[in-house]
Amino acid sequence: MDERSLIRSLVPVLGAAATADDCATIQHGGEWLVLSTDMLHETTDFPAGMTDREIGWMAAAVTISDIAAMGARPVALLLATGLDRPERLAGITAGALECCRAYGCDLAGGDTDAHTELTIVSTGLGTALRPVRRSGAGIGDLICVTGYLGGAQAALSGYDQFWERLIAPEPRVAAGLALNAGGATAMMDVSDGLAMSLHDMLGVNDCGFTVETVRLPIPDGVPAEEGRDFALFGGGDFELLFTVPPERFPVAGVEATAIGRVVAEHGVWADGASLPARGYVHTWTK
Ligand SMILES: Nc1ncnc2c1ncn2[C@@H]1O[C@H](COP(=O)(O)OP(=O)(O)O)[C@@H](O)[C@H]1O
Ligand SMILES: Cc1ncc(C[n+]2csc(CCOP(=O)(O)OP(=O)(O)O)c2C)c(N)n1
Ligand SMILES: [Mg+2]
Ligand SMILES: [Mg+2]
Ligand SMILES: [Mg+2]
Repeated sequence: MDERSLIRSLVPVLGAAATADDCATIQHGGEWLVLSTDMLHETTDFPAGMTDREIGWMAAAVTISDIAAMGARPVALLLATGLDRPERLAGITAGALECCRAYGCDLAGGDTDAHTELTIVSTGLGTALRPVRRSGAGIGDLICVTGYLGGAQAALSGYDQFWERLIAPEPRVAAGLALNAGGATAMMDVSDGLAMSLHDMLGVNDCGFTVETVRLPIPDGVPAEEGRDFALFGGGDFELLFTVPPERFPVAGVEATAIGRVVAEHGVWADGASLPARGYVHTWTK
């Protein structure tokens, strides 16, 4: 069993909207509230060698990234922390606060208890006049990504120069806001890798996605073939994947690369071959 099939089983219970986007969306007055929650565990999410401060930063950053992915402005974060050792709370909180401040977000509360494995749940609230959803891709739109992809996987594979990229994600809040204003038609973050994210987008769009791997922005100094593999299938990069009509690209102030096109046929292709839905997915052996 894997995370994706388990989440799909919720659709008949909760409705498709509950699992369609990086954040839940609630209309409130003249704007929208966006809400996201993310759970991180020491063994699966915090590579050995991270300090508590870095762990706190990462816990805040992954949730702020989901808010950025809606083209929304982060407002407040709650941090619930299950601690294996009480003395870790100060460092974790300092790191989370540093990240919140960097993105204009209030660390407004949380919860604390004891747990065998350090476990952190960060829950964030943001606002947008109109959120950008994962659905909304139009045939003929460009498929684009901000920054570069595969850096976190490069670090996990021994390219130590990408360590910071792995442990200190920088959510693309300013880019998300600019892309919202600049006409992005669909958007999400690529936390689980590009291939998996394109398949997530496929699940909520009638059209399809075709990318050219030579166009992928890969980590500097990594051989091209390996870099493309990291970019397609590696997780832990918190860049934005978006679609936009060609006449609206590039979007002022956003460093992004066009990697492909939205097509009428339903599917995901790389260099003309079907791209598997492979990436960073939580699984259960029983
Ligand atoms: N246990 C759950 N109950 C309800 N919705 C869930 C649950 N787990 C995941 N979701 C929803 O499924 C979608 C996909 O989740 P996820 O892949 O974790 O998103 P992301 O990678 O952006 O954090 C999101 O809209 C999320 O809110
Ligand atoms: C041991 C380890 N492997 C990989 C990563 C990189 N990484 C950070 S978050 C993430 C994927 C996203 O995690 P998930 O819990 O699925 O968050 P979501 O996609 O729901 O936001 C990855 C691969 C890591 N931090 N630690
Ligand atoms: Mg996301
Ligand atoms: Mg998330
Ligand atoms: Mg997840």
